[in-house]
Amino acid sequence: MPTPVIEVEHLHKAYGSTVAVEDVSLHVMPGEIFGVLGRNGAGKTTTVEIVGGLRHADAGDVRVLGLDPRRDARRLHEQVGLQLQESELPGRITVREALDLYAAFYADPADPASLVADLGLTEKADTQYQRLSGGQKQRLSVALALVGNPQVAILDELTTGLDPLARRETWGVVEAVRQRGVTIVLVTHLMEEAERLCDRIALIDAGRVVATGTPGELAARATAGQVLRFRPSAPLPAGLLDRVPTVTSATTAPAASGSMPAEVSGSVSDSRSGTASRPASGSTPDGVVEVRGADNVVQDVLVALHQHGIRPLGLQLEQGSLEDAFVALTGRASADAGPSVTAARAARRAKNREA
Ligand SMILES: Nc1ncnc2c1ncn2[C@@H]1O[C@H](COP(=O)(O)OP(=O)(O)OP(=O)(O)O)[C@@H](O)[C@H]1O
Repeated sequence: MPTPVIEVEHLHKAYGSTVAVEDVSLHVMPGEIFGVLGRNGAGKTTTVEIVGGLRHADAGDVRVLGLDPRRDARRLHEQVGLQLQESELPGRITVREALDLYAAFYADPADPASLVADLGLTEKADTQYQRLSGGQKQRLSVALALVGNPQVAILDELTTGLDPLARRETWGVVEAVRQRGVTIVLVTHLMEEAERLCDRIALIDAGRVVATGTPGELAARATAGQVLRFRPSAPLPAGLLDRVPTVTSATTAPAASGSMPAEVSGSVSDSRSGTASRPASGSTPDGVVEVRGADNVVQDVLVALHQHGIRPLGLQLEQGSLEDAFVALTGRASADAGPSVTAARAARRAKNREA
């Protein structure tokens, strides 16, 4: 197993009587995009500023590339690129001047021209900072974080305030940075961003890590689990789905009512779901069956159907989302439980339908 690039153990930090970070532990592995996800005020920025050597912890251990940010600050700054929230530059400095200025701080900087090209800023190289769009400013701030050829880049709320198009462009930039072999810590409160970009995520709430895992793992921990919908090519034998151990609930609805079966009285014989629902078994070929479950439920249901020569027509699959996980793990909705999440879900559903 490779050595983690960043090791944080039981970090604690208070500002006077405000505890910003109660107890945070996390490990970031080489080459990954690691998300630090949480609502505003959860303690994300304080955590990464301590990792980047900008603040000192009250308690806990931090190692970045084997260095102690407090004792080895100078060496750390050569290896870690920081893009911080709301970093502003003088309005009249041009893109090229800013990069040359930052490059001068390093013994072995990246070539500013190629960085500008990689980040799609070549045409703006001689444009003043004050004349850049929000997305261009963010791309410049990523370029400045990378000009020292760092092994680790910390990107804090990179896309906050950007319109959806600029946000997507910036996501492409983050992926391109990873392609250069840079390990990335991405601080965000946006579920869609974390889901789209991150290999693993630490979900932080009230100064504590409440869960760590891949977006899929976190989503699977949410109660929703996985959902399948299909029209059986023939009536389901009685009790067929109830006997599949990974199924937690199965319902059926007339096809005419759409793909969202109504929950109706009666219950499946398996009480694990705790949900009142009409048994799907015995449904007609016209009905849409909705099955919920965990782990291998998709495979298990398809095998059970196959054994009875039944085909799942119009099969749709839906994973529990990171938003579901956030609510399940913190007991409240995220800050962005709005259109962006809805759009992400719609896109995912559309993708599932195509599959
Ligand atoms: N310099 C400071 N002095 C006093 N309190 C602070 C300071 N910096 C942060 N805090 C407080 O510490 C808590 C955690 O803040 P932090 O910025 O680390 O959270 P965050 O998750 O990054 O939130 P945001 O996304 O809003 O920046 C908040 O209650 C914040 O008000």
